[in-house]
Amino acid sequence: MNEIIIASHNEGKVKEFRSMLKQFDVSVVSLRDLDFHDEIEETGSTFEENASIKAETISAHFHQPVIADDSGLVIDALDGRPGVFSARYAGEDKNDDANMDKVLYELKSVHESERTAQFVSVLAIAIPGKETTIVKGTCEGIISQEKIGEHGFGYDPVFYVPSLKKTMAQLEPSQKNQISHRANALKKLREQWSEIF
Ligand SMILES: O=P(O)(O)OP(=O)(O)OP(=O)(O)OC[C@H]1O[C@@H](n2cnc3c(O)ncnc32)[C@H](O)[C@@H]1O
Ligand SMILES: [Mg+2]
Repeated sequence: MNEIIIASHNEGKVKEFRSMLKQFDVSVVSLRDLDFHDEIEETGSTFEENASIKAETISAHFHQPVIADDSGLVIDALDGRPGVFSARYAGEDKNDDANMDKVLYELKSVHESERTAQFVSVLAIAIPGKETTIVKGTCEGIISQEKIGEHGFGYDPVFYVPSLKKTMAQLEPSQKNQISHRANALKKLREQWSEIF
């Protein structure tokens, strides 16, 4: 069985990958498992660039196959913000509550019909000696008026999924993992899996 490193310091993401990658023939190792705690500077201006930077940095360090995820919330009424700045939208210290408060404040006077948004997940798969592969998954939603729900991480409490009539944070983890941006990206990766490895 192949071993793959998930190049993320976000334990919420790592948990989702561990669960969703069960359907693939791989064993998953996290940066925490490897005792790797250095921040990787996300200097790119796109999800694709940042995912590649994270995957290639870790692959070069450990000489092993790596999946990295660069993701975020793209809000139409905010011209795509917070986008690649989603993790630190309210300041350098990562703080999910402050980030959501900022988004809710900025959308205070925006009517429901204009609160459309997209979660985006771009995965970069870096394997020593091979070209990096990129796949992208999205999930459509509406920014709610308040935070609702206890599951998930990040912006999940303010991301309402119309088809399920719940915020992402009200979904059981197994439900989120069927419809999320990250799940949709992994579906695309699955189609290419045998060519990549
Ligand atoms: O870079 P790594 O170490 O993977 O962890 P991170 O949290 O910094 O991850 P990103 O740089 O990709 O920033 C993405 C941010 O977008 C948000 N986000 C991404 N996926 C999400 C999801 O499934 N649900 C809610 N928020 C999400 C969340 O706030 C993340 O911190
Ligand atoms: Mg990050």
